[in-house]
Amino acid sequence: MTNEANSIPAKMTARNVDVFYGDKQAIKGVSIDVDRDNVTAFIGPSGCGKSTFLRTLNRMNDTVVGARVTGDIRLDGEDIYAASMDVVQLRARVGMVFQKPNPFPKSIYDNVAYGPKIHGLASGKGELDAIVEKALTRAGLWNEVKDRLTDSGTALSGGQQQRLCIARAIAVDPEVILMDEPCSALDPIATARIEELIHDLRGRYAIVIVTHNMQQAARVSQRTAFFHLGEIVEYGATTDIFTNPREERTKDYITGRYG
Ligand SMILES: Nc1ncnc2c1ncn2[C@@H]1O[C@H](COP(=O)(O)OP(=O)(O)OP(=O)(O)O)[C@@H](O)[C@H]1O
Repeated sequence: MTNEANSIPAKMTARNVDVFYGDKQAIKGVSIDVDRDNVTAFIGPSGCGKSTFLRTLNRMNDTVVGARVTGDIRLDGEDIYAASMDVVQLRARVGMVFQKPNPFPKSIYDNVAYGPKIHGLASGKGELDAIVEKALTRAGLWNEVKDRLTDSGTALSGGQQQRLCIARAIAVDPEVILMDEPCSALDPIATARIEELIHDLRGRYAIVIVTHNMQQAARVSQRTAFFHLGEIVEYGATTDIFTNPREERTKDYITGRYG
C-alpha cells in the first residue's frame, strides 16, 4: 500500500481493525496507512478511541485485561499480531511516549541506557555512553543534562522529563514513535520545545501523535485522521482536513461545534 501523494510504501498499515473492551466495541473497522516520512495526527472528541487505536500499533492493548484486537496491522508488511512476533522487540521498533512523563526512578543516564542494555545494543561502556549521548542530543536535552547525568530523571522539570522519555524511546533505535497527548501535562514553553522536537525528528522516524489540541495537530503534522465514535471519519493531508474537510462531521469538529 502506498501513499497516493508520493508513492512511498507506508511504514504501517491497518486494515479493518476492531477493538473490544469486554463486550464494548471501542474501534470499528479502522483502516489507515501511516507514512514513514511524515507526522500523522489523530484528533477527535474525548472517548472516540484515539488512544485505543494508537495502542494497537505496538500491541500495548495486550496489557489491558479484557481488550481484544481483530483485523490486520503491519509494520513494513510484517503482521505485528502474528504468533511469531516478539512483542518486546516490536515495542522497541514502535516506541511510545505517554501523556504524563514517566521516567524510571533512576539516573538520567540509566533511563536512556536501560533499553539499549536489555536489547544488547552496546558492546561496552564506551558504546553505551555514545548511544546515551546521541539519544539525549536528538531529544534536545543533552546540553541541559550533560553535567548531571547521575541525577535522578524524576528531578527534571516536566518538559525535560518528557524529552527524557523521548530520548529513552530513541535510544533503542525505533522505526516508529507513538505519542499519546505528549504535551497535555506541560506548560506552553515546554510544549513548544516538544513541538520543535517533533519537527526535528520527522523523517528519521515515522511519528504518530494523539492530540486534543487542533492547533497542535495543524502545527506538527502533515497527515491527520479525524476519529469519531470509534471510526475514522476522514484521513488526509492536514491542510485539507483543517481548511477543506470533505465530511460534515469533520467540519463540525474543527469549527468547534462539538468535542
Ligand atoms: N481499559 C479500558 N477498559 C474499558 N474501556 C475502555 C478502556 N480504555 C478505554 N476504554 C473506552 O474505550 C473508548 C475509547 O477510549 P479512548 O481512551 O481510546 O478514547 P480517546 O479518544 O483516546 O479519549 P481521550 O481523548 O479522552 O483520551 C471509551 O469509551 C473508553 O471509555
